[in-house]
Amino acid sequence: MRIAFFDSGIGGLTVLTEAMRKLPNEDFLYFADTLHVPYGTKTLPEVKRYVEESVSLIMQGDIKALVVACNTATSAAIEELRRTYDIPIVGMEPAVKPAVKRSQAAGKRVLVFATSLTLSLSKYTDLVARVDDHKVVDSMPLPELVQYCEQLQFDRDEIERYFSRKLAGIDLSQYSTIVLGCTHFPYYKSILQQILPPHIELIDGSHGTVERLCSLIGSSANPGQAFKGHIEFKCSDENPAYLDKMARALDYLQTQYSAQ
Ligand SMILES: N[C@@H](CCC(=O)O)C(=O)O
Repeated sequence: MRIAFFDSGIGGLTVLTEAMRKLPNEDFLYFADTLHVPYGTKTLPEVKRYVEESVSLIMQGDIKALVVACNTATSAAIEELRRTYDIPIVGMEPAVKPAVKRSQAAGKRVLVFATSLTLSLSKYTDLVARVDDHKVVDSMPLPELVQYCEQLQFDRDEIERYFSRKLAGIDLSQYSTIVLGCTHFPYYKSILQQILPPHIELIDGSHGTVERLCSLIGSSANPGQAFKGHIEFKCSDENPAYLDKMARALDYLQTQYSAQ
C-alpha cells in the first residue's frame, strides 16, 4: 500500500522530498490537479469541488494515507475529506504558531507568504486570531510565485526583481521570520536566503507535516538512508509533458537539499 501526496501542481513535491528522506522504504503516489492549477486564485466552492474530485480519483488506488500537500486545498476541504475517508489524512497550514514564538523572542514581526485563498479563509484567520496575541503577524499573497514555480522559473535575477517589487515599502528590519505558507514556495528558499537580510529565518510546514505522517502511520523517521521506494506521478489532465516536469522539479529539489 502506498502513501498518496496531493497538490494543485508541483508544490507538494517540496513535502514529498522531505517524506522520501524520512521514509526511504515507502512507496508513494503523487497526484497533481493540472486541470485546475492554480487553486489559490479560485473561489472556495471551486477549490472544494476540485479537491473532492482529485481525492476520489486518488482513493481508487491502494492508499494507506493521504498527505494534502497544499495549504490552499487543506484550508478549503480537509474537514470534508476526513469525514469522507477513513484513512489517515494529513493536511498543511502556514506555520504561524512557531513563527510567532520565534519572533517574540527576537522582539520582531512575522510575515506570512501564502495564496490569496488561504489567507482569506477562516482556517487561517482563526489561527492568527488564536496565536497572534501581540499583533505581530502580517500576510502577503504571492500568486505570481506559484505561476513562476509551475513554469520552473528558478532564475535568481528574475526572482530577485519580483521580490524587490513585492517587498518595496516593507521594512524588513522589523521582521525576524517569514512563513512559507504555500508548498510551491520552498523551491525559492535558497534564492530567498540570498536576497533577504541574513537575520530573517524562513520556515515552512514540510518537516512538521512529515513528522505527523510518520506518527499517524506508526513508522519512525529513518533519515540518512537512500530512498529505495517507488514513486508514481499522476496528473488530472494526463499530460505526459507534465509528468516529465514533475520529475525535473523533484530533481531540482533534491539538488537544493543536497547543497544545504
Ligand atoms: N501548493 C499551493 C497551492 C498553490 C495554488 O495552486 O495556487 C499551496 O500550498 O497553497
